Amino acid sequence: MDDLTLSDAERLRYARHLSIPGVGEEGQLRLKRSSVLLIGTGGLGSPAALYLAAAGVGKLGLVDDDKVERSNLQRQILHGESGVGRPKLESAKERLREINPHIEVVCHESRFTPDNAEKLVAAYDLVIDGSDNFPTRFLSNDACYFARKPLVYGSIFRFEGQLTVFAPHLGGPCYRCMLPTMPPPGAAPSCAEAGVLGVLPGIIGTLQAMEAIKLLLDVGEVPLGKLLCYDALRTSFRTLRLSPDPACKLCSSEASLRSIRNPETLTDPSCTMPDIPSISVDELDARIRSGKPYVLIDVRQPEEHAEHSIPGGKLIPLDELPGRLEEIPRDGEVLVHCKAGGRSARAVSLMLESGIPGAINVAGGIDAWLKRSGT
Ligand SMILES: Nc1ncnc2c1ncn2[C@@H]1O[C@H](COP(=O)(O)OP(=O)(O)OP(=O)(O)O)[C@@H](O)[C@H]1O
Ligand SMILES: [Zn+2]
Repeated sequence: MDDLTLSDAERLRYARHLSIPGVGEEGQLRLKRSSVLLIGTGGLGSPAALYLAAAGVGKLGLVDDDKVERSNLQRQILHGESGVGRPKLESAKERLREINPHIEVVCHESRFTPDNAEKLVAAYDLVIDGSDNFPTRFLSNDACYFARKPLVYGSIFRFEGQLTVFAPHLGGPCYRCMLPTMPPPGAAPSCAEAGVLGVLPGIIGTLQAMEAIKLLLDVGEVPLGKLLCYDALRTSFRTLRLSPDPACKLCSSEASLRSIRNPETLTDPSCTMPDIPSISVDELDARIRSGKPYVLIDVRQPEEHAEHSIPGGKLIPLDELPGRLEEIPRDGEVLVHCKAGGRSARAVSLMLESGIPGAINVAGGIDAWLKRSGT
């Protein structure tokens, strides 16, 4: 691909950009030479990727290891009916190619983890975080901080969304200045638990694409030190000030001196999930196969339990748990699972506090169980 010129086809395609002051031919070429890493191709990542592709950002890197579920289609508009059951990145790539064949789409079919974060971030000009969990957000923040790359942050909850850009090297705070310690697992319910109006990630993800394009073109002002809060029910946009935290573990001057010598901050144990006892689905399988009696509690909703369940699992939905603690044995192991590990982590915390010392979380929940058994 020639990065230095626009072909006739590209000139036609981007005609409405070429006439805007601030973009023009120079800006369009700039976009063509640019690259963006998108973490997650779900509710936020879908619209962001679609618009960046259409706008002609030359290289889009997608990182996600998930498969398309039918309940994703209400908002994850990169994927369609034909994608159900297939890897999200497959359907994303097809759709993006259809939107714009002039750009390169690179699929990193894995999770974004401490093992690959630095390498992935290094290969792109900026990062859009479209993930739905705190560990990933802390990690994208740290990796971008060390790489001195802007991070376009978005998050949503039911009818409310938030957006900002973290780029301490350009001024302003980092994510850890806003949220110094990682909330316990399950503190923020996932879309699966809380529900989300499908248009909302469309709005926030599109705003993320806009901020990415402004950063790439170096036009306007990006919201450094400002958290934009969108309330869909009141149709209001409010902006809160976010200041750098002088005690920030990552970006304060004292911490940054430490972290230059210690790039391990990416996996700093003080920044990982608080410890609750947990076992993997492989260990759970071994327990079941051993033939010894075991107690397994499923804290999902009855309709989720009816769809798929793990042998021997007793259903006690999380919202009923406080009133049904008596049903759970006080001695021995009590294995607890949900869909992905969030609700069960909260259930385990509650059980440990309520005198059930053997409560153990099944990490990854039934999603991991089904993946493992290839269902
Ligand atoms: N660390 C990570 N690395 C790569 N992708 C991630 C990471 N964390 C989250 N994601 C992806 O981000 C996307 C978030 O999407 P979204 O919040 O819309 O919901 P979902 O997890 O697909 O669906 P639901 O919550 O309804 O089950 C998912 O595709 C998920 O796989
Ligand atoms: Zn900070």
